[in-house]
Amino acid sequence: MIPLPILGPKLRRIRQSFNDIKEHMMEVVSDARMDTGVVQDAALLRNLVASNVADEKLGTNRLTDGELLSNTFVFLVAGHETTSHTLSFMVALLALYPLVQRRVYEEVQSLCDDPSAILNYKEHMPKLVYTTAVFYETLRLFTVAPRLGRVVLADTTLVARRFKTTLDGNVSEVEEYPVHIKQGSNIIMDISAVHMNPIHWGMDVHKFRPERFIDTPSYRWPREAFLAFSTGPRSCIGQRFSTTESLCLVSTLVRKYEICVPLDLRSKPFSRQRSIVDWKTWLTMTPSNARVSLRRRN
Ligand code: HEM
Repeated sequence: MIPLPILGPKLRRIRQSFNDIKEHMMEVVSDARMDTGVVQDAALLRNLVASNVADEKLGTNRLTDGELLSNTFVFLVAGHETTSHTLSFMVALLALYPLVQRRVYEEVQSLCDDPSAILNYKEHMPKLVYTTAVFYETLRLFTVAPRLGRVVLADTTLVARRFKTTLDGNVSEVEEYPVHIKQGSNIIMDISAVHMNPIHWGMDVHKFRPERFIDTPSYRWPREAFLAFSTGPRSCIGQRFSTTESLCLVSTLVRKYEICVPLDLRSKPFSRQRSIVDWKTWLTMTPSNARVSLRRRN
């Protein structure tokens, strides 16, 4: 084995972190096993283990501890990091765009007469149309999983499109052409590119404009071009959950607080303030400088 002195400490830290997570997950699994299968709350992992224990008692297929561990790990990574990063971007965007924030605030306030009443999922969530649009627009611009890999199972021909832009900035001369892909190829789907394609979203694709996710009598937003949760049978099973969780957090936050850019950036031009939505590539698109300050509303 060749020693890699530079990577040494980093690799050790990564290995240590994996072991810590593994230990924590095994604790969750064994705690849940001791709960004799009676599910008292809605905790996802507890439910997963409980139903596995029930399968075990019935003598039907059960997951091994290793499989339970990898499933809990997927839920942790797929569920936690994606949602927390999206929320960081969304809150920072609300600070950068006070008019958008005002509309979110007014929408939330319009839900109940009593401003301190607890919001209710069934009744209020479907009414958060604009807030949902802000969440989707955040995900369009800051797609936490910007590229997805696939192995092609059969020879396929996809229809691609190229276009020109006119002097006044509109899409013109859209031309279709075939792209042949061979079985067994490894492909990368560029989700961010779809989200930034003017054919679907218009020439203002770079603008943060939540209204593009609201249908009107003359406009239906392009569902097929919004792939933040992927699409098809392997798309995100947590889409509804993370949308609900995010709307719940943001609406609770804006009711109590005004979200502002941090003090040190307040007098700076917008181009500098925008640094609060800077990001770096990590396992997912990761905010690198998301900072806001909160001012309590009266
Ligand atoms: C903003 C939040 C989220 C985003 C943007 C997101 C995005 C995605 C995407 C793009 C995929 C497809 C991956 C692929 O095709 O390779 C995926 C899969 C998955 N997501 Fe999410 N996700 C989010 C939240 C969640 C939450 C909260 C959970 C669970 C509680 C979750 C659980 C999963 C699981 C288990 C899969 C794998 C599904 C399968 O392979 O059949 N996700 N997610």
